[in-house]
Amino acid sequence: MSVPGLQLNEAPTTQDAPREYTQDLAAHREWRFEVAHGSTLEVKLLRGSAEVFGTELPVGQKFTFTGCKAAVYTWYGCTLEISGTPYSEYTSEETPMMTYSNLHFALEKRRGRAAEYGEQGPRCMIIGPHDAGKTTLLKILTAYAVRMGRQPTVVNLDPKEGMLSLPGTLTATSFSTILDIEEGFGTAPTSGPSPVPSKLPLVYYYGLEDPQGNEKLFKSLVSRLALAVSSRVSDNAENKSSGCIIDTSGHLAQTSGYDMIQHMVAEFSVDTLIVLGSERLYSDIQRRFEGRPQNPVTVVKVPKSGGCVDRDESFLKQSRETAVKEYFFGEPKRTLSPYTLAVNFDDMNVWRVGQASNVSLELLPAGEELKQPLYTQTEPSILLQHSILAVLNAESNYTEEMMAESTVMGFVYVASVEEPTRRMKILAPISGKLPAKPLIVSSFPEPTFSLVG
Ligand SMILES: Nc1ncnc2c1ncn2[C@@H]1O[C@H](COP(=O)(O)OP(=O)(O)OP(=O)(O)O)[C@@H](O)[C@H]1O
Repeated sequence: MSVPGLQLNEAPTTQDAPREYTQDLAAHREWRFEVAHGSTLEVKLLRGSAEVFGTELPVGQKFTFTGCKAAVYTWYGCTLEISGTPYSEYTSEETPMMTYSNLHFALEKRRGRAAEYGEQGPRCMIIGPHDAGKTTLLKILTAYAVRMGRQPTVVNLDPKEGMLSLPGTLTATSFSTILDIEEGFGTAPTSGPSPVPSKLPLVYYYGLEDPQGNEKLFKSLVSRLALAVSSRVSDNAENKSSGCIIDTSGHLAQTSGYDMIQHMVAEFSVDTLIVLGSERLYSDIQRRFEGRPQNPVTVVKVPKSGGCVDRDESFLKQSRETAVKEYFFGEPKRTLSPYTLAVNFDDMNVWRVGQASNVSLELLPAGEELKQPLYTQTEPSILLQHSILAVLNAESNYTEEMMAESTVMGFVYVASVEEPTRRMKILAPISGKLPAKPLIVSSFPEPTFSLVG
């Protein structure tokens, strides 16, 4: 029996011993599996055709999965060779893949027209509650667009999971090459050499899980990212006609964050809102956005896949730790060696992302607003131990507003702090002196011990 809340971090309980078997899948079937962190599952396509969230599996090549929940879908039937210890696995006959592919072809038609007339392609944004399958749908739509030779811009506005970067970041990336079946999206140049060409994301650091945790900062980063995307799009005809696909946070759907959704729609000039897995949200969104005389938005409802799995906090925490570890040390196929630097407190300019104050709004005098800073300057201290610091690309004499518009150069990890000597040891992906740039610390991703000892 599995222990509630601990599921995937526990040793696998359903199949303890590794197994090896072949699995025949009839057309339009999906084989779904879960693999715990620390366990592995190898999948090889022997015959037929199959895909993992839109990306085709080549015949005869082995793929290794760990700490994930995913599915292999086949349009025409296939045989898979499976070996390892899945936490759970089953085959499903009911999938929303037909709806998803119809959605793809509708977008593709618009991309074709946009390419012909030199216009802007579809700009769609996916919204829905947590674990409704938003990121999965985004992967499928991106993979299908890339298979048609398009170069969509993929934007991640969900800080809960990083896309080609650490959790807590917002990114935009032009996808022109296939997604990585094992890694999800693929790898960034910082991950080292990879058989799948790496992608170059534009990264901004937010540092909180909830977009409403520091609304002012989140909105500023969204506006900045939208500006970067439009300037990229205006320089590249392929990017322009391919349009963009935007992932959002489940928090917004669950807390009726319509003001934030409105901001994202306006900044990215979204013309298609895809609502996943919530009738109520669909009806609310339809009421607010459809039929507006200016900038009309089409609202589309798509069903949630029965394969979507709720991920508990301990699973997500472990995924975040893995992401941080891989950023500095790589993974078994591509190991990296970070550098240890000794840094003086006086050479550091540390800022903390402003968190919502504990003061309740009702306790404030009438007419007064709760002032939440974008950042607050922080003295380096033992409190930074085991934290991740984002190194911002800000010019000298920066202001808080300038920091909220700066991209991330990279991340460093505080391995140890010696307060008496006012020095700390940090891990950095490259050698050399720590640049004299603002260093941002926050609570997400949380400090982790997994990199030391
Ligand atoms: N058809 C499927 N079969 C198996 N697993 C699936 C399937 N669809 C989605 N999943 C898994 O379900 C989990 C939740 O899906 P996903 O991350 O796409 O949801 P989300 O809406 O983006 O969540 P959040 O808003 O919390 O980030 C993921 O681990 C994903 O891999």
